Amino acid sequence: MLLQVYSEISMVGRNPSKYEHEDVYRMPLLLATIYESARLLPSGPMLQRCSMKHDLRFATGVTVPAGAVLVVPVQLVQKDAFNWGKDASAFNPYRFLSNITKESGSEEQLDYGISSFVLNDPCENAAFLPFGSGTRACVGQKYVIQVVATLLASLFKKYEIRLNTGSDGDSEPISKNPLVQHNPNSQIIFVRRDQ
Ligand code: HEM
Repeated sequence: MLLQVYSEISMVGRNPSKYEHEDVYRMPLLLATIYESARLLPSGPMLQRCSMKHDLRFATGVTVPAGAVLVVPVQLVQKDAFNWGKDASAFNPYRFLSNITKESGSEEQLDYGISSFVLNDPCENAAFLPFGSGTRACVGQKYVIQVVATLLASLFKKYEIRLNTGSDGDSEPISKNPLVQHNPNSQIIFVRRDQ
């Protein structure tokens, strides 16, 4: 996956956009990788909603009384096979991508062989909630995705990223609570490409 992302970054770098900050939008693999990371490891483990004045009556017949706090366990919802399929727990950025064909691809994509993928809107799946949803969703989400993608693209251009084999990082999850559990991280190392 890393190699494919690097090759996408290099190809876009060879044919830069007029406005450099727009380059990341031509890197669907990189963006899909970021979305997939946010799906498996959302920074906020839960969302909350509360109707202060009125009871909420759902079509299913369930009524939530005014003042009750509804908690959405984001980490669980984003790993639920019902919403994401059998590979829900696997790291698979391709779930956010569609293949383009000669008929559907833009001239630029096909001419430069920039990528044979297009990024689907991750919010097409209502169970994608790293930035929340609805009228109170995160106002900074587009900005953050662009910043993270730009940062990663600049790093990948200069550095190769490797797993530090033998390092399992912290061996214990940071919490025993299944709602906020993060798996142990391995250490990564950056190796300059020109060395
Ligand atoms: C990785 C970075 C970030 C993550 C994961 C994140 C995630 C979230 C989440 C989960 C919510 C609650 C949404 C909901 O309840 O439906 C939220 C709300 C919000 N975020 Fe972010 N956020 C990030 C960065 C930012 C940045 C950079 C800004 C500002 C530039 C920002 C501004 C806001 C604001 C103003 C709200 C409240 C929106 C409202 O209540 O109407 N966030 N964010």
